[in-house]
Amino acid sequence: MDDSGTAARRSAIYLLDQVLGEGRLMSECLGAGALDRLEPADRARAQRLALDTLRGLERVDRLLSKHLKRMPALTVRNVLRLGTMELCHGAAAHGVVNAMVEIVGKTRRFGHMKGLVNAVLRKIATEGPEAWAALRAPRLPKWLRNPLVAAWGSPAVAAMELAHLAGAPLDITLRPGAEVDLPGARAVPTGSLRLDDAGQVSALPGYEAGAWWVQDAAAALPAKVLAAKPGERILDMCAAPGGKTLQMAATGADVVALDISEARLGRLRENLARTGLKAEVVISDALRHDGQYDAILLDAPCSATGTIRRHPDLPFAKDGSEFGGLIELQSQMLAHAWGLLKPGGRLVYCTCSLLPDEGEVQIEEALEILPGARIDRDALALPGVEPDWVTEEGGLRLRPDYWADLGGMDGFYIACLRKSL
Ligand SMILES: C[S@@+](CC[C@H](N)C(=O)[O-])C[C@H]1O[C@@H](n2cnc3c(N)ncnc32)[C@H](O)[C@@H]1O
Repeated sequence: MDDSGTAARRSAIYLLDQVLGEGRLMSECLGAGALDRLEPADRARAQRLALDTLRGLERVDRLLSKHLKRMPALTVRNVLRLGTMELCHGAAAHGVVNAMVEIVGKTRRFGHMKGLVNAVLRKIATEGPEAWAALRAPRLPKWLRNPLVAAWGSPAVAAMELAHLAGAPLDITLRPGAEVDLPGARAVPTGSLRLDDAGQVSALPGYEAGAWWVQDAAAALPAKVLAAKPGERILDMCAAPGGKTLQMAATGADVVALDISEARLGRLRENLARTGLKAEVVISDALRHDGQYDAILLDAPCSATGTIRRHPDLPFAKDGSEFGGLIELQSQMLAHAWGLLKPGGRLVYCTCSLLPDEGEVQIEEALEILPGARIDRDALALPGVEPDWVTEEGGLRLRPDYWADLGGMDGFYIACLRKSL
């Protein structure tokens, strides 16, 4: 690891350039190997720095705008943004200012901006965390804020924005029977283990041995709602990278893990190998898959708007133009999955979305059009699940502003449909 933090900071600035300049998701940049040449600890640090800057970007830009007459080029702006975020989170001024001046000084095009970076960050350093804390929580962009306000109301959306700013702890699901001592871990009401400030995940006890996997507490609920039993034939219809496959495989069920993405299934295979769990892996378009199953989990592709606490790049890299196509694909997948379900079987539908069109509305429509479909409310009666979370049509609505005192949860929608005999 580079103790000065220069390598991690430089990479964080590269990630900011990609997200804010090219509209790329951080996951795409990481998948393309953006941080591969860094040591694991620096990789974790670079990601954390970029994510924290994106979470607080509106605040950062407000502070910076007071000290800039003209906006400099994007890379210089991102050097200033990262420096501002670090200073406002209490990092030592001397170290941050020197590092940012050195980084900009070594760029090919912006070496002449060293003086500006030095002067602006010194001013920010004196204003410090006090000015930061007085600013409002960054707002979501209008393309997302407007539909969310229409669905949940302004106070709820403001609470979600606070949750987005706070970020997310690390949640893990323990493999049944595994024993591991994770210092600082606490159980949340639904049973997931939660760690604040976890650092580099692969360095935590039990990771190499496959004693657990990373999975937000909300994301751990769909497989619990499905409650797979040993010997049941189960289809995980959009499975990769496999958190829910692992949960269901751990019950002794016979799980088929299907996904269209070979690269993402590579991660699923690694997760199976690390945990020693078994599933049949199938690369296919779900809409072309055939077979008959006792139960199906459909974790459909969606806007992922419930995961902004952990993926604050999403509002900057997307614009909502893909919503319509996703909603159409979800209803096609629901209809196709229904045909693969044995009479008496159950289908758990879920999305990590905050938009009712990808959750509540899909299930209302499915109950009208899928032959022999009824909602199973009893399947939602799980430890830690609050009755208030159950929706009118009988699904479960989870929001990032829930469990505010415990560190929040991802936004999710989950419903269990039963097919008549
Ligand atoms: C929400 S993610 C699944 C997350 C996964 N269930 C888990 O818990 O780790 C949605 C997945 O749907 C997959 N997908 C998208 N379109 C698909 C299709 N037509 N057929 C099968 N999988 C598809 C994507 O590759 C992606 O892995």
